[in-house]
Amino acid sequence: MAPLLRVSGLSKRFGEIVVADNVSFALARGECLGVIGPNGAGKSSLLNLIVGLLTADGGSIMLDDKEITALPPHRRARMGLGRAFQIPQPFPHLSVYENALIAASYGAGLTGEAASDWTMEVLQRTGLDAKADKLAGALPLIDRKRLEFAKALASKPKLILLDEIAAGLTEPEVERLVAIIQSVKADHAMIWIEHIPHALRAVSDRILVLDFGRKVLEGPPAEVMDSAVVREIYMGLKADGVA
Ligand SMILES: Nc1ncnc2c1ncn2[C@@H]1O[C@H](COP(=O)(O)OP(=O)(O)OP(=O)(O)O)[C@@H](O)[C@H]1O
Repeated sequence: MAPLLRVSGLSKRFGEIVVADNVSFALARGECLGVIGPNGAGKSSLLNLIVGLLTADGGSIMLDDKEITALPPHRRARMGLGRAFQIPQPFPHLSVYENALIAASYGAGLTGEAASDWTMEVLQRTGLDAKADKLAGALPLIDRKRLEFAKALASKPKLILLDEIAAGLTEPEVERLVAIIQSVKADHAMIWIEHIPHALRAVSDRILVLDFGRKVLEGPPAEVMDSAVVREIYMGLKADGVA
């Protein structure tokens, strides 16, 4: 079966800065690809290229065997791309339920009872059902992160893109978020950028390492995380462990 997402030879530069240097990878349904790399390596740019907030200079992006490389973001979203941002962006004066309902309505195209039923199911899956009536702007950080994930999920995406969604959380909060992400993983392909190695290890099937916009490694999480390449490039350590 063809992969859900196929990125081939993707390239993008801003003047002298190369954010994507001939990047290629594929992703199947039910698979999670973790993406790591030092600050400025091009991780967020890669997500922006996939969702269409940036236009590629070269290469192609295929979703479900359809070329999406030049489509605007709203068309890509309608074709099944959902994104959760590092800094949650809810409508602060609307309730948790209303925020998720908007994603279910405009993202998944649901109406009436189907929209409200699906919204409540998503809030249950993300542990927000007891807070459905709370204003989104009044939530603590962990719940704003959950809501960010719930909004992405409510749009019924084929592929969920997570950009440092666990950043700023305490360790127990990271664990709760990881459990939520794990619980829905089987039904979605995911790309997850994160700086928290054990969170990525817990969910990812493969990890891709970016450095200066180049894919320098891709493989099973344990193998990648323990590799000399990651120690050297990502953590600034030489192979002998000396910084
Ligand atoms: N719109 C833009 N115009 C010019 N330069 C940009 C633009 N977007 C990103 N860059 C630059 O491209 C490089 C890669 O940025 P990007 O945000 O993709 O890196 P990142 O790996 O996500 O980093 P971080 O881990 O710090 O979030 C950085 O040097 C950044 O300053």
